[in-house]
Amino acid sequence: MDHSVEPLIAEADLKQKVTELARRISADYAGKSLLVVGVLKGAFVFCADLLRQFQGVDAQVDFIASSSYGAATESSGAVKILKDLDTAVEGRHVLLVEDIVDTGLTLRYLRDHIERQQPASVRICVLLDKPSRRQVDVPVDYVGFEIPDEFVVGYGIDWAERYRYLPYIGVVRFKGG
Ligand SMILES: O=P(O)(O)OC[C@H]1O[C@H](OP(=O)(O)OP(=O)(O)O)[C@H](O)[C@@H]1O
Ligand code: HPA
Ligand SMILES: [Mg+2]
Repeated sequence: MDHSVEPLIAEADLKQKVTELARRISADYAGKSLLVVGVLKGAFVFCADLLRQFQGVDAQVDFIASSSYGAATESSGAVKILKDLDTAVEGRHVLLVEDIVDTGLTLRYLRDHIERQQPASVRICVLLDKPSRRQVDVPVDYVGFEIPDEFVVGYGIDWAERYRYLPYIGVVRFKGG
């Protein structure tokens, strides 16, 4: 499909926001032991950058892999867990780290999945929030940027597995019909 990628959020702006989020999270979890759960694949870059800006947090890291978009730009509506956590979450303070909340279906599914295992607390941190497309409500505690109703790529986020490597966030523009 003929398309182009136009810059939306620059690398320097991402870096500044990630540092700001890490400071807030570090202050909120000071003196507590935290289990950070990165949502693969999309959150791998954000999660790695965020963790490296933590200050004085006793954090452990695990990953959960989920998929619902495949090669499409619309959610299939069916969230699948492709890889579950290795860590027991009972009694733990959990921070779910996600690249983007769009329909909300992924985060609601993953949050419910973790809640069922009786953690001490669950909070959610997302880099990007696309509120115009929300189908289900999911409370998000830390948000990087609110973005318009555009299909974005880069900084871990893909379109059909492409463009995850871009250091900035771009918008995919499809040409023709
Ligand atoms: O709020 P939603 O509408 O559910 O969309 C958000 C989810 O969709 C994307 O993941 P995807 O299923 O494409 O898998 P990926 O992370 O491996 O790219 C993105 O990384 C989020 O996890
Ligand atoms: O805008 C998006 N881009 C890529 N993947 C996504 N998954 C949900 N929304 C998006
Ligand atoms: Mg994802």
